[in-house]
Amino acid sequence: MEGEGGKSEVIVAVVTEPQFTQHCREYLEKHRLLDRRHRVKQLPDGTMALPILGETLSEQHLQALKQRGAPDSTCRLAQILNPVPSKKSQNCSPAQKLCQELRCLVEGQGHTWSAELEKDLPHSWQRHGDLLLLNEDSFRAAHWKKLEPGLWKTVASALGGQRLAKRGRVSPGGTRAPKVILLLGAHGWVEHVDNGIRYTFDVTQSMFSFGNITEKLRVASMACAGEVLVDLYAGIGYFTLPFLIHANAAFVHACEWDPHAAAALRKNLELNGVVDRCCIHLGDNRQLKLWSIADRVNLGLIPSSEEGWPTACRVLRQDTGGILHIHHNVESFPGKELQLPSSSEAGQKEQRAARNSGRQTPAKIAKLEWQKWAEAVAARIGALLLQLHGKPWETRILHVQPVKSYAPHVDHVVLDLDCRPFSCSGEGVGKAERSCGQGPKV
Ligand SMILES: C[S@@+](CC[C@H](N)C(=O)[O-])C[C@H]1O[C@@H](n2cnc3c(N)ncnc32)[C@H](O)[C@@H]1O
Repeated sequence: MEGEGGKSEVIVAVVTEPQFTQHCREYLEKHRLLDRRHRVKQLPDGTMALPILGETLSEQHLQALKQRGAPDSTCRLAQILNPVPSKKSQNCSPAQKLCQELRCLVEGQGHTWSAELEKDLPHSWQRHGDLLLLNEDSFRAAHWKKLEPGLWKTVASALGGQRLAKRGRVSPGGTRAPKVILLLGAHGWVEHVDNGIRYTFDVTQSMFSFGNITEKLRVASMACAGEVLVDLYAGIGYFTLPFLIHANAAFVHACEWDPHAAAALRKNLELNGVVDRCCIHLGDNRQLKLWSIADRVNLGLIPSSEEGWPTACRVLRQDTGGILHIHHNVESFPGKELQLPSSSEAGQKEQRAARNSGRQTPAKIAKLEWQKWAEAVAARIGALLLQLHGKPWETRILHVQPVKSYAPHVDHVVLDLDCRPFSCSGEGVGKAERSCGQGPKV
């Protein structure tokens, strides 16, 4: 007989006559030996099987059971194949199931279940196919060490997975490499399909940013046919791939200094059949040896991509210019004094209106901060372009896109900045609006 997933499950039970079932249950409950995850089962010969925790029962418990029952009761141990889950365990959430299973594991090994252990269980996790990625704030108690390696099998199976990994803090360095340890399984490679694109990566080496989905969809909707794009922070290809596959960019130069992310990016380009339209530049993008080739540059690094701005200006086409997509975390604390640059009449008007009406809602304050930040960036990029090319450029805010809020009052936004040398700005601005598909708005 086979259980779910083609596997048979065997548990141990105390078998006794029907009239002694209640007595036996009370004894097992009192000594915390009854396995509540499975139902008491009637065997073909009419005897009753009461599931127990752990793999055996001490001789002492068996004797005590017999002595306290009627003298002619039989109490023996037997193995039960594919036990029926109890109603309680069928109706519970994965987190409750995990708690039940671990309690059984701990008590089955003769230890005491405690509030400290219960508090130390994970409340959320990421599912990557059959691999479950736990947060760093779980399984920190020293006691869990005593239960390894069986512990991880129990956790994975309770949560419906086969491999298990646990996250540490994202290291503050530029690679944003997560410290992820594989607890169960042979490797950390996983696959995701996102908007028709296949992404594979090793969870112990690279991160997958689920929070970027809105921006990935927006990128996918852009019309970039015939364009050359430079992706300065390519990672495993979060934006490189939608630019190539959905936005139809002709060619992408993808910069990435982390070899693990670059290896995943190569696999992803191959998986999606676009490897011949991308060149991976492994190394620090500030040393990139490209000049005046890009119609578009993506700067997908938070909290700030400012260190990449000079490179972005260098790779932008000198003759026609192009568009920069600049990611940034903008802060907008409620008490913050709003001071828009004098160049922004519209912004100042809006700010005055908000002040006068006394309706400076957090959303309004945030929008004004985004505008203020975008204008400062436009001015800074304009100055960089002038310095690099020795002639003035027009920088125009096309759009500021919110991506994700990091409470409190920190928003990941993307600025679409149109940059044209003055000599061709009339023609260039028109192209920008066509290719981005949206007018200048915040
Ligand atoms: C946050 S990930 C980018 C992924 C994607 N843009 C996102 O936001 O989800 C940033 C990537 O940029 C890479 N990176 C950071 N600084 C870099 C630099 N100076 N040169 C090349 N790659 C860099 C990191 O290794 C990392 O893979």
